[in-house]
Amino acid sequence: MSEADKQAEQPRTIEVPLLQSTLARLGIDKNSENWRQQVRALRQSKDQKFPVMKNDTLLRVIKREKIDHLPIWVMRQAGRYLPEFREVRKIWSFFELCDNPLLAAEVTLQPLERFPMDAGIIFSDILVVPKVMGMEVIMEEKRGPVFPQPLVEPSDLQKLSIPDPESLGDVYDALYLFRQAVEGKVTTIGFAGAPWTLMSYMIEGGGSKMFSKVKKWIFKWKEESKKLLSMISDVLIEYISKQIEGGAQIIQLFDSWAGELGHEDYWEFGLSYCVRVATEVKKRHPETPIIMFAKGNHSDMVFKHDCFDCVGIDYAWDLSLAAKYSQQYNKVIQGNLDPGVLLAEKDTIREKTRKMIDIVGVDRYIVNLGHGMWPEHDLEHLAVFVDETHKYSASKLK
Ligand SMILES: Cc1c2[nH]c(c1CCC(=O)O)Cc1[nH]c(c(CCC(=O)O)c1C)Cc1[nH]c(c(CCC(=O)O)c1C)Cc1[nH]c(c(C)c1CCC(=O)O)C2
Repeated sequence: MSEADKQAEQPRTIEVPLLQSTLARLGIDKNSENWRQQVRALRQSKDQKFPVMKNDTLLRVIKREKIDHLPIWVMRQAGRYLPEFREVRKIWSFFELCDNPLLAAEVTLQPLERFPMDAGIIFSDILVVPKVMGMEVIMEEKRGPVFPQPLVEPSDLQKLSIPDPESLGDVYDALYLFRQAVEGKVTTIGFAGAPWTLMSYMIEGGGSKMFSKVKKWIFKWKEESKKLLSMISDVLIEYISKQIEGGAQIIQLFDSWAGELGHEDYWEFGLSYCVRVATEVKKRHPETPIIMFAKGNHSDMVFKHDCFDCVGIDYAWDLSLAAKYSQQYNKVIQGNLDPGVLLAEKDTIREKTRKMIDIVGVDRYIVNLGHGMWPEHDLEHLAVFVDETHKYSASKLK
C-alpha cells in the first residue's frame, strides 16, 4: 500500500495534545472550520504579545550577557528519530505538516517534552520557498525531496514567480503558535535555505552527487544564474522578515551545499547572496540575530561579515580554528558534534561534549551538532548530549 493510501485510511482529525492549552488560552477552536483565519488574525493583530522570556540563554549568549549554562539545540530536532513524530507522519504527509500551522507547531513542541533544549527550530523545510515560487516538490520515502520538473535551461526561469509573502503564512502562523506555546521557556528559531542551496535543488531536481547540472548553469549561464539567485534572495528577504514578525527570535540560514563550490565561486554564487539577504533583513529587524550555517569548508569566509551574529560550524571543521576566529572576529559560534558520535557509547558522547566546551569556552558558544539528527538516532543518547552540555558548562560557569 502506498504512503498516501495508508494515510487515507487513518482518521484525519487534527490531534494536537501539546498545543491544546495554548489554543484554549488564545481562544482558538481547532474544530471550527475557520481555525486558520483565527490563528492568522491573532498573528497579524497589532497588539499581539508574547509571553515574557524565562529562559533566554541562547539570546543572552548572542548579546554576551551573563548565563548559567551554555545553550543547546540540535538541527532536525523535530524529526523521524522521535516515535511521536513518526506517529504523526503515519497520518499526515510531510508537506501537509509544513502547511498546517497547528501540526507544525505541535511537532516542534515534541522534542521539548523530552529534552531540556534551549531553543526550538520551527518545523518546516527549506523547500517551501521553491514551492511557492511555482515549482512542484514531492517528498519521496527513501529518496528525500524530488522536483519532478526541475529548471533545465534559462528559459525555464519564466515559470517562476515572486510570490506574495503571505503565501507562506502557514510558517509564520506556526511560529506564532509555537512561541505562544513555549511560554518563554525556549528561544524560537526561524530558518530558510540559502539561495545557492535552493538553486541547486531547483536545478538538480533533488539530492545530487556531482552537482553537474547546477554547475553548468553557474559557469555557462552566469547572468541567468545570478538572476535566479537574486530572485530567490528577494523572496527570502520578505520570508525571513515575516517569520520575525510572526514570532521568530533568531534566524538560521542553511547553506547545506556550500561545500560544493570553490572559495571564489562560493563567494560569487553563494555567500554574497546570503550577505545581501542578512543585511536587508537586519535593516528591517536590527534586533534579530542571524546564524549562518555554510556546510563544508567555507566558514572562514562567514566570520568576516558583520551581518552574521553567529557562525554555524559543521562537523568536519576544526573547532579550535573556529574558536580562534570567534575571538578574532568577535562572533558566537555554533556546532559541531558529528551526528555520528550519538551512535557511540554514552561515555564517548560525554567526553566529546566536554572536549568541545573546553576548546571553545563558556561564552560565545551555542552547542549543537555539526549537521542534523538522523532517523536512527537513539533518544537516550541525545539526552546525554544535552545533559552533559548543561552540567559541564554550568560547572565551568560557577
Ligand atoms: C537540505 C535541507 C532540506 N531541509 C532542510 C535542509 C537544510 C539542513 C540540512 O542540510 O539538512 C532544513 C530542514 N528540514 C526540516 C527542518 C525542521 C526543523 C528541525 O527540526 O531542524 C529543517 C531545518 C524538516 C525535515 N525535512 C525532511 C524531514 C524528514 C522527512 C520525513 O518526515 O519524511 C524532516 C523532519 C526531509 C528533507 N528535506 C530536505 C532533505 C534533503 C530531506 C530528506 C532527508 C531526510 O529524509 O532526512 C531538504
